[in-house]
Formats: sequence, structure tokens, C-alpha cells
Amino acid sequence: AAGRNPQAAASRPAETWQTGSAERPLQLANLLELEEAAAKVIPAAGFDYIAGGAEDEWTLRENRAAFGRKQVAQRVLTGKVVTDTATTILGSRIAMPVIIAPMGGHGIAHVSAEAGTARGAAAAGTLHTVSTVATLSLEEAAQAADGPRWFQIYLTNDDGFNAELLQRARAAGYNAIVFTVDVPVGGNRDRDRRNGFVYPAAAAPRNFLDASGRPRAIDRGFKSRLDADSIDFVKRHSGLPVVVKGVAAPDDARLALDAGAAGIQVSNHGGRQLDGTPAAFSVLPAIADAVQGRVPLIFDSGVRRGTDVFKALASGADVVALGRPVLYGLALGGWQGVQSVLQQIERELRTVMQLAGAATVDDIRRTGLIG
Ligand SMILES: Cc1cc2nc3c(=O)[nH]c(=O)nc-3n(C[C@H](O)[C@H](O)[C@H](O)COP(=O)(O)O)c2cc1C
Ligand SMILES: CCCCC(=O)C(=O)O
Repeated sequence: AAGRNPQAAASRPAETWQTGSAERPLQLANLLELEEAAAKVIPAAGFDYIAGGAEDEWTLRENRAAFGRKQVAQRVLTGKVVTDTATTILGSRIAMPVIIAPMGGHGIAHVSAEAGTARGAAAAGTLHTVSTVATLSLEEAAQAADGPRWFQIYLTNDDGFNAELLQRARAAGYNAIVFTVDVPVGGNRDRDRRNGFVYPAAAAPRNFLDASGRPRAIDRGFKSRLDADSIDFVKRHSGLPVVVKGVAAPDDARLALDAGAAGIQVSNHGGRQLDGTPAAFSVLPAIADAVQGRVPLIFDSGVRRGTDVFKALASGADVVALGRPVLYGLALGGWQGVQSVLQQIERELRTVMQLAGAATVDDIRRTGLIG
């Protein structure tokens, strides 16, 4: 059931999908205003799929609201001046503590699909996490740009296929595997049910096509039973550092650590899975406490502003990952739109750092929040 949408796409006849095709930089005041603009470019059911969350979308809204309950301390007499926003994550140097979260089907948003996203990320000096259900194959996405890149895996019920996918990722030069564990089943997404949404043929995930173009493994669905052995499987077959993504409880963080995770991605999948759970930002401090700096923490779900990045890092995250705004930037401006989105949040972060007396990313991590 978890793989229902992409699976349906693989067997649908060709159809036209009139989505974004512009290639231009974007003039942005902030990332929040992108959603309304993107709704005019992406076909309605595709837009709902991207923008929506599970059930009442309470957690989707709470992901934003929670940032409003912690405050940044203004510090203007420290004598510090922002030097740069660069940082290192799992051995990769990136220009800002912001990366791109894995999202399926970039072809839903723009004709360049993941090639545009990868190029935009590289132009901004950061990395893109390519999804299992990406429109382009992991090899095509890798060829689109130089620089560090991560591959996200959903384990299917076909372990031979899973092992092959991990080996392909290693061969294509991916630097880490992001193993997503919060989709043992697809969430209850009312908008998609109402729209009868399935991935359009234009976004059918090519990782599942065999040499003769026939769909493979995706009809077996994604694994529901996930545990320490699953993490070990991903480690063994990839030979790469494994980030366990979709951790929202300290006990899952401890379990992932014991199973050999090289990183933990605190996330509630952007409010798309279990509605009624706390904001990802609300559970971050307790997870950081459980992890005790033993592995890096990546944080996502609801990040839209430089202040959000600052607050997440001050709460224990090493980097944050950005979801929906990247697809909106891609829809509106192709690779240049993605670059604009990343540059905008970096610009905001720099200003916040200066006003909060943090000269570097490490300084942010040493800063306490109010509230
Ligand atoms: C359209 C869409 C598709 C997604 N597909 C995937 C996916 O294939 N794999 C995955 O691990 N997470 C997926 N996610 C979740 C994101 O990685 C991330 O957790 C979430 O979008 C972060 O929240 P934000 O959009 O509020 O920034 C998807 C999210 C969206 C919006
Ligand atoms: C059913 C999983 C497909 C991609 C995904 O993770 C999402 O839409 O959130």
C-alpha cells in the first residue's frame, strides 16, 4: 500500500502533464510565498500531492507553529562578524547548513525533474538527496551535477532489487544512503484520495524500470516490517554511511544508533504520515539528548526561514533539510529557481546570525534559545 501511487504510474498510458518549464532566477521576499505562486504552475492534483499532509493537516501546520514557541536571543555587542555559513556533513563540505530532502517525482513540478534540482543544489553549493521514487533514475540524477549527493531508499518487498539499488547508488558515486523508515504504510492523505491522485506517466519512477523498460519490483510494494536488521541490510549492501530518516522519538533514535546508523534525520515527513503527532521541531531536543552528539543530526519538516534554520541548529541539529519550497522553486524557475530558494534561505540565515552574535555555524550550535 505504501507504494501505491508510484506503482500505479508505471502502468498508466502516456498522457500530457503540463507543468513548470521556465528556467529563471526568482525574486523572493521569503520561501513561504512560493506556495501560492507554484499552485498556478503545477497541475492541481500534483500541487495538492506536494503541498498536502495527512488527515486534518494538524501536524503539517504544527510543524510551522512550533518554531514560533522558541525565540532567538538578540546579541549585538559580541564583537563578532559573520564569517561564513559553510559546514561539513558526513565528510562533505557544503556552503550552508541546508540540504535538500528526498522527494519523489520532481517531474510532477518541472520538466527537468531531478536534473534541475541537482544542478540547482550544486550551483548553491549544497547537496540533493535523490529519492527512490525520483522521476529520473539515480544514475541520470547523478550525472546532472557534480558535488556531493545522497540517495534515499525505501525498501521494497524484493530484497534482490533492494540490494541492486544500493549497489547502483554506490557505483554512481553517492556519498551516503538515507534510509527512510517512516513510510511502513502511506499516510492517510485526504487530498490525494479526493483527487484520485497517482503519479502521472511523466513522473513514473525510472529506478524501477528494467533494461527493456518494463516495471520491476515496485508492484511488490514497500516493506512494512522495519527494524535493526533492515538498517544492517542497507549498511551491508551499500557499503556507505546510512542516515536513518523519519525518527521522531528518542527510543527510535537509540535503536537506530545501536544498529549502526551514521546519522539520524529527525522528521515527521513534513506532516504527510501520522497526523496528530508533535511538530518535528518539538521532538528535536529530546532526540538530540538521546543521541548525545555520537552521530550528526539532520532535521526536516517545516523549515522555511533563516530563523527556523538557526533555531533547529541551536536545538541540536547539524544541518536542516528543505522539502516543499525546493519543488516550488523548481516548478517556477527550474535549476535557477532551486538555486534562488537556497540562496534566499542562506541570505536570511546570515542576517539572523549577525543579529544573534553567531559568526559561524558552530557558534549557532552553542547558542541557547529563549522559551
Ligand atoms: C512531494 C513530496 C514527496 C516526498 N517524497 C519523499 C520520498 O520519496 N522519500 C522520503 O524519504 N521523503 C519524502 N518526502 C518527505 C521529505 O523528505 C521531507 O521529510 C519533508 O518534505 C520535509 O518537510 P517540508 O516539506 O515541510 O520541508 C516527500 C515530501 C514531499 C513534499
Ligand atoms: C508513498 C511514498 C511516496 C513518496 C513519499 O514519500 C511521499 O509522498 O511523501
